[in-house]
Amino acid sequence: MLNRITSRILEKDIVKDIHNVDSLMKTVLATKAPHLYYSYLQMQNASPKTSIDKFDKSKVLLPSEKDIWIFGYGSLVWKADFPYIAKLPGFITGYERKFYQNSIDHRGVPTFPGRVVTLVPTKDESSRVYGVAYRIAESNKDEVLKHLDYREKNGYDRCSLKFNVFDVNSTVNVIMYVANSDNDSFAGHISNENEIAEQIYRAVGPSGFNREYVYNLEEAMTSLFPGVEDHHLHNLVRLLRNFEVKDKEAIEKCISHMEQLTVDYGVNSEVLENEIVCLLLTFIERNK
Ligand SMILES: N[C@@H](CCC(=O)N[C@@H](CS)C(=O)NCC(=O)O)C(=O)O
Repeated sequence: MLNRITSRILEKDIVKDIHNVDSLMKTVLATKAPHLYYSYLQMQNASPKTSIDKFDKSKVLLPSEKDIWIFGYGSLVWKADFPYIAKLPGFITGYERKFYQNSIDHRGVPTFPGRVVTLVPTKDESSRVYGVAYRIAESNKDEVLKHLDYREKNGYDRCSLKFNVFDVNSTVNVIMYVANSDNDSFAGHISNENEIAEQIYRAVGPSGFNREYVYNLEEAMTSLFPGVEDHHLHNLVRLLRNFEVKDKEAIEKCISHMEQLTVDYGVNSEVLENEIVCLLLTFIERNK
């Protein structure tokens, strides 16, 4: 039965090399509806996880007064793929963290950008953006800045400001990367969180699924700063989780319908084959 289904789907040149319903679902969703593919993997507790903190901690780096500090408030909080001497939690003031930057090279592609964070200036003196400051050894400074200039190449510029170390009365001058509102990928004109969540939910890019970026940031911020509320971040996570609940229900219906059809119509039935092919393709169309 499955071979005949596969040949029908193959006619639509969607999938190759199918062995069972699970691989049929994975391959069809991964090629035609990646956001559903991520939800399907989550249902199997197999969702892809970016390995974070890729930095090799075996190298001992000695501090010097010519070291620099880099402030991370987005992916730099949970994905430090560069050598550093120290990592201090803390905050900066005068800005708000917002998912207002389109990502075409990490969490999206030019034809379907994802959303990542940047900082927008605010006059609210009480406003704080929590994150981490990394101490970079002078001997690694040029290499790390070159690496980050490339990583943040889509619209981010370096700037310097004061970082307040958490829980102690001390500050350090940091360099940070901010995507200002005049860059081509700035998307702050679309600030509705439902629209931003929709975009994130469907986006995937060379660095992985866009929603994984949001989940990793929330997980890192919650563990570093328990009790600190970032309404914008937490609301987006809530909206994304709601989308997943709806999709998981639809995927479960799709699978049980396919299994029921196998029971109702046996294995040699043109009806079953047509039904499954149509069901999968309609399901994908409806959930694009
Ligand atoms: N400058 C921000 C980083 C903003 C950001 O997340 N940049 C993206 C580039 S679009 C990134 O590095 N993404 C890596 C990833 O998505 O894994 C920070 O200090 O954390």
